[in-house]
Amino acid sequence: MIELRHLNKYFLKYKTHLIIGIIITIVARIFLLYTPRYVKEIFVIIETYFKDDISIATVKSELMEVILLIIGAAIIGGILTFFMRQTIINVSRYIEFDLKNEIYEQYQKLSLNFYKKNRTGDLMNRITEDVGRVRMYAGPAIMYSINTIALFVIVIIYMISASPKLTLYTILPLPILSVIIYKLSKEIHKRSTIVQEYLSKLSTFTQESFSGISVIKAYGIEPQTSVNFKTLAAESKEKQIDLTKVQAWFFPMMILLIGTSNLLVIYVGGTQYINGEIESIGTIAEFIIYVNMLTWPVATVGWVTSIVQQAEASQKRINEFLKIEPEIKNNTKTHTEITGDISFRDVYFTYDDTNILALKGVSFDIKQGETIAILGKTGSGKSTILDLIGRLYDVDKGSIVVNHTAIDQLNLNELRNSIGYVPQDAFLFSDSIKVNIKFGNQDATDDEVIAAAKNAQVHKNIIKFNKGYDTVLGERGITLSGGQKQRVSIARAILKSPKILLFDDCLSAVDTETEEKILTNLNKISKGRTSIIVSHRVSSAKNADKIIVLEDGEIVQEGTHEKLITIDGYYKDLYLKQLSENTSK
Ligand SMILES: Nc1ncnc2c1ncn2[C@@H]1O[C@H](COP(=O)(O)OP(=O)(O)OP(=O)(O)O)[C@@H](O)[C@H]1O
Repeated sequence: MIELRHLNKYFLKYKTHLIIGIIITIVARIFLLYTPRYVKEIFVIIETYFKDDISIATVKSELMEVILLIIGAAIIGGILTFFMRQTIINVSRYIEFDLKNEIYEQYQKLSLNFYKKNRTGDLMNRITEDVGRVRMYAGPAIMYSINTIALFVIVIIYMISASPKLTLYTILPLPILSVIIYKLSKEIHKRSTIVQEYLSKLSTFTQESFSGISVIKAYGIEPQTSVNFKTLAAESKEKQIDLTKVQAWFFPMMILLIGTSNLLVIYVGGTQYINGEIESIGTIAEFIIYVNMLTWPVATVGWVTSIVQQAEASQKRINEFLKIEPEIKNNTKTHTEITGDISFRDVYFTYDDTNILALKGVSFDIKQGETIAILGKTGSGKSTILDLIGRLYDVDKGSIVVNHTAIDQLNLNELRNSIGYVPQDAFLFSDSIKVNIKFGNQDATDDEVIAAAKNAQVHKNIIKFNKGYDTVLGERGITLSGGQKQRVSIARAILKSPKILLFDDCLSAVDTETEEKILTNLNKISKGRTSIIVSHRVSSAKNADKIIVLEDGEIVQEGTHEKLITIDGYYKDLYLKQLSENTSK
């Protein structure tokens, strides 16, 4: 239960609801427990009639009175049970909501490294299945425990006052029932975990085959994919059948034990009645109802134990994530000025997971309003420079200074808000094109969205779709071409109107003519803003104020286009190669 202590703060938050819930539970039990006593009353009235002590009219009126009382107690008990669920189960839903938000907020704070170390499936499971299991503890487990305790205490008092001996025989099989249910619940949980694993394997498999459907079709491997699916589905079916076998034992076991208790009550109660130890046959009827009332709560003891164990394991997994300190922390909460002066001073950076030294002593300066282009072979460290400017990682050695302040001393939110980043793989959400463009500036007007799209040279494409800017993208909607995606992503960054624009090879899927137009527009838009363009094309770099060439994490060339085409090296070679490609077209 150590891990579940994390929930105490929530129980405290909802203590009023919980206390009301507990009181209602106890009162509801008291009302429901009137029924067996009134049933006994009915027997007593009839027995008295047969002894000829009272008239039929009196019997009728007394029976009517008892029946009305039974109905009244059942109605009140039923209404209170409804409110019991409404209070306690609702509290568990509130806690589930709070816990999901707490985990999600933590996810948002954690750095990229965390996402590299943990699989998406795991992250999703913590916030869905694990929270679901914890909710079972915060709601049903607590409700059934209070219910069982309240019922037990009240019933046992009633039973002992009616017949201590009969009480003993009645409750004898109940602990056995509880242990059996506990064992069954554990086994059910074990097998259902396996079933869940197979279900997630199946969904990952199908999801991947749908996402990669064009590759599957192009290679003609549909038959093989179907065979793989069938094998996996067959294994999943076996596991489901294994689970059903154990589940099938649940109710027969309950019925067997209830039956045994009932027989014991009838036998022992009957013997006591014959021996005159109990005064009315009604006591046997009363006890039979008690047995049936107690069976389910006692069965839940085993079930609740298993729920608590599962919740403890789930909360442990959740706590592991909640305890992780974000590697990148916001060290300054106050306002820090960011205009766009950036300096790299002898920066070294290694990726933790691969141990790759991606940057080795990189130094350069960019003044506010300047445009620099970074070129270099694949894997030379270009994207890493952009990631470091956005402080997605902290440097190992050296420093990055923005507006004369070390980057880690800037207000992190302000830093990221002043950056418009266009990644290498444009990511668009399954929503309308308009919402995707407005991602960085929710308050933008439709005219501003259109202006941004025009500058990114994608407006003409968008208006050709039936629904224009309201066209839905992604799984539910249409798929954009690689170049269109890149341009929507550029429009998103333009609309944000940031101090710093970072373009990571984002014109690679665009033809050179469109590239030229976009660059001319960017030139106008980026007046007064700092822009960094990562590219493999000289055409994207040639107008920059400064060009940096990286090789294996080091700057090997630096200067303007005019200067670099006169010096032997990577840039000149690339220039000549791309020039000859263009002339031969
Ligand atoms: N997230 C990461 N985790 C681990 N290693 C990485 C990561 N990103 C990049 N690397 C490694 O760091 C080095 C530099 O990568 P980077 O992405 O900065 O190169 P790049 O010049 O942008 O390449 P490209 O032109 O192909 O985009 C490469 O060797 C790469 O394998």
